[in-house]
Amino acid sequence: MTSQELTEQIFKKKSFLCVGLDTDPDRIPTYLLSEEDPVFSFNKAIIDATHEFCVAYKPNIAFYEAVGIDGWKALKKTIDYLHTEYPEIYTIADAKRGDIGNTSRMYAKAFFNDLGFDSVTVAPYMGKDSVEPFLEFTNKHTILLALTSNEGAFDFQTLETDGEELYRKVMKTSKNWKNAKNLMYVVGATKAEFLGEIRKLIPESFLLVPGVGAQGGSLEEVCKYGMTKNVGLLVNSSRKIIYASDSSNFAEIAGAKAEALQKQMAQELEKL
Ligand SMILES: O=C(O)c1cc(=O)[nH]c(=O)n1[C@@H]1O[C@H](COP(=O)(O)O)[C@@H](O)[C@H]1O
Repeated sequence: MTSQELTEQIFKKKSFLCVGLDTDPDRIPTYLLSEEDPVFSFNKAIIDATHEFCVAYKPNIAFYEAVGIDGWKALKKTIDYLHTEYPEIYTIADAKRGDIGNTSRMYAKAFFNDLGFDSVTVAPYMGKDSVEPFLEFTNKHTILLALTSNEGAFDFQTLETDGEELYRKVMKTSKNWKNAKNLMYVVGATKAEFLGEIRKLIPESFLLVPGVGAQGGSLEEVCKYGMTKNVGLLVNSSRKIIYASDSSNFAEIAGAKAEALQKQMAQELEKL
């Protein structure tokens, strides 16, 4: 999906919500555990209940890898289900990959070709030749970690080198890489106060903003400092939506949580 198509979906649905599918078998309602594929059954129910309120889903690959082959099967079924039933939905593989070029190319193939995701999260630490193989894919996005939502973001990302913070250098330098138009960036919702300055560096780029909900980030602040005239934001919430309830109506409650966020987003979009 192109950025333009994603933006059209955002205006159509009045939502820039991404629902995080961080599906932990230990946290899903116990009655689902007797199903053939509990993780897929959970995801399917969450997707059916939330899809009208969001524009994207972001399975975090760790949750699938953690349960081995069954996890990969559930992930594949989930992405196939999205492609078949809701092809207008944007998909993010939250894998945080990046390696020497020859290896990155394989990661890119896995997530873009084999699984057919629209985008993948990538760590910039190994530099240009570790990221460019991802950027070669047409109509696919590489979402580069810039300023993450966790406390450890201050360990390295905000350290100054040559008078400039590292995360700013990542954004500035990556703009000159081949096919840089395929880049998006991660900025945590807990770091909303940085967004004003970040927008001066990357005025147009889409930002994936996780950290609203369980990590305490404010949607209002994110919009105030980070929204562009084309929106330019995908705001993710995972646990606060998908684990809002563990009873038999968990999906309905997740739908209500997603709808509440969508309503707030619609209000923010009206300000444009
Ligand atoms: O790349 C990410 O999505 C990500 C980056 C970041 O800075 N912080 C962050 O929380 N995430 C991911 O976003 C999701 C947040 O989940 P919740 O805190 O449950 O909403 C998890 O899958 C995290 O791995």
